[in-house]
Amino acid sequence: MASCESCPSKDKCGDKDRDNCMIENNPINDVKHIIGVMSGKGGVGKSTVSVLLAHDLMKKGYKVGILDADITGPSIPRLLGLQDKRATILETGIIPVFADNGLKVMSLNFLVDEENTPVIWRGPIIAGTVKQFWTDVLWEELDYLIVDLPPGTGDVALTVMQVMPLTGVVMVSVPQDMVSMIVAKAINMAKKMNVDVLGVIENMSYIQCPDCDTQIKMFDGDIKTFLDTAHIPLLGELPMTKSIINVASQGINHSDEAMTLFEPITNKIIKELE
Ligand SMILES: Nc1ncnc2c1ncn2[C@@H]1O[C@H](COP(=O)(O)OP(=O)(O)OP(=O)(O)O)[C@@H](O)[C@H]1O
Repeated sequence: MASCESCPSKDKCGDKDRDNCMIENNPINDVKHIIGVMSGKGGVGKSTVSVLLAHDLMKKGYKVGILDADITGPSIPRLLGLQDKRATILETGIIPVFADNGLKVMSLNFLVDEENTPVIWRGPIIAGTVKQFWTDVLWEELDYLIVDLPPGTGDVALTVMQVMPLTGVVMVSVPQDMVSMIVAKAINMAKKMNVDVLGVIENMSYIQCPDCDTQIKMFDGDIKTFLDTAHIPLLGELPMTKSIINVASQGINHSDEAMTLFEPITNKIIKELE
């Protein structure tokens, strides 16, 4: 039976019958906020944003975990330089991998022999694995659990929204994607599933001129009108910059500039959840 006391949805759940609650909440875990990071399509920087957000929250003194729900294309371990680590499986559950700063991380790559072993599974097995990452991993006490979703509005995104008590989702997009139907679809999916959309981060929004203050916009996407119409806040715009690429190539600990660029976005997310 679900443990309602530690469930982040306990205040939203209303008079839902406890016995019929779909959420198998591990009583060992006490997670205050679960934030899904979503994108309409692949390669827009969703995993990079998940890692920047998690690290910035850690820097602010919160207890944070990352659940890599991108089962067939997990990139979180590599972004954190943890690709050689493996999770420990106990009778009582799975101990996540700890980054140097104490960030707790769970990814399928921590359970396979080699990082490049492909996962050739059908949708229901993938969805079941994501569920287990929520129910069987010993997250213990967390202020924030960041869930890096696979791109799009497929099976796994649906499972996460159905079985995990998400506090809200953050949508990542790039400018030319923003005005397209794809992002609107992802936003509409979250709304249909009664999941709050905390806002949109426009990634690769501009390039900063190295010699002046000019921000060079490469695309003409009209974000603000689009978001105003959809009543969704813009959490921030991130430039296309080497310091953010360095998160992937050199690890988060070498990306101070990227962390500085991201901080206002973290602050807005924290405020949204107050
Ligand atoms: N603001 C940025 N400036 C420069 N490069 C970036 C930026 N954001 C992300 N990238 C790069 O873009 C690539 C894709 O990023 P990432 O893996 O985070 O995307 P994703 O949306 O999670 O992809 P996937 O669809 O595989 O889940 C990476 O090489 C990353 O370093």
